[in-house]
Amino acid sequence: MVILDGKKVSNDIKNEIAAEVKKMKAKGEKVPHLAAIIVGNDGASLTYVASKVKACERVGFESTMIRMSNTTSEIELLDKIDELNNNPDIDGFIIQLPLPKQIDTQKVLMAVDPDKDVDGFHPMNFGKMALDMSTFIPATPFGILELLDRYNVETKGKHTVVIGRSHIVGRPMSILMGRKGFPGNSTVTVTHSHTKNITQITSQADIIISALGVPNFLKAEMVKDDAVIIDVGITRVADENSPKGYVITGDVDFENVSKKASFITPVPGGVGPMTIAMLLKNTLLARELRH
Ligand SMILES: Nc1nc2c(c(=O)[nH]1)N[C@@H](CN(C=O)c1ccc(C(=O)N[C@@H](CCC(=O)O)C(=O)O)cc1)CN2
Repeated sequence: MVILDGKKVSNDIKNEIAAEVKKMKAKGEKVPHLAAIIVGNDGASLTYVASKVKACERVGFESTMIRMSNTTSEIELLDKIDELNNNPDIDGFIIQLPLPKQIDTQKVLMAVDPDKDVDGFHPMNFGKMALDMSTFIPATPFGILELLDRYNVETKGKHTVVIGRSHIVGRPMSILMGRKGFPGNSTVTVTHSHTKNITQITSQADIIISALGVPNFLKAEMVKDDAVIIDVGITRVADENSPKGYVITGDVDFENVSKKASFITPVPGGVGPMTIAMLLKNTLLARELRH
């Protein structure tokens, strides 16, 4: 069994990006600038945005974090997005999800200039992705593709089962795994909360990508021997013995599933760090497309 080490690969990618930025600086070019809007005080979201800012510093990007209160109205957020769309200094920006209830997420994501949409969530970019056109691929699915690529995991002709159909991971992942090329050329089944007899489906899968957010959902008996297991779950489970008061838990019962898997991502240290690295890659692309 091989561990798909997202921490290591994401560090490699950051080093590669830092080398690109060094070249830009040597040529006197402006370095990429990422902005992130965070609305509210959700602890996990604040951690992720702080990691994005830190990653920008590490590779030499400029970054701007914009904090807005939990009671921010949709109009106020749309005004901020308009400001960033029109700010020539910003190459790309993201709105950290989830958003508070009073805000229509889809409406907000549609307001982002597609050329600055480094999350790849705008319908224009999502459509381009589905049509095999060059665009920003959402960071988590992009990170999974990169991990499969760097570890040379065969996907052609394989049966991939995606668990979950979220707009951020499950839906784009199912499209990308079925695309022509590598990684891709896979036969994809998407499962979700209304899927009946899920074990019958997962136990036939060569590759399982679980993005459900239910800790330890995927058990060893649901997986066939030598399957490739990608765990996108990152649930904070209360644990009084841990210094933070919680432990990050994936969708996969790692201890038992890893005994059957050929490749598997750990949690933490698998898909999560890749998400941040691929956001940096998208920001570099945005910078290149704009200049
Ligand atoms: N606008 C966006 N919102 C959200 C996205 C996104 O891609 N764009 N994805 C997730 C959260 N996310 C990035 O934003 C993210 C999640 C997890 C990690 C990560 O590195 N996880 C670590 C554990 C970190 C911890 O201690 O909590 C790991 O798995 O090793 C990075 C980014 C939802 N929102």
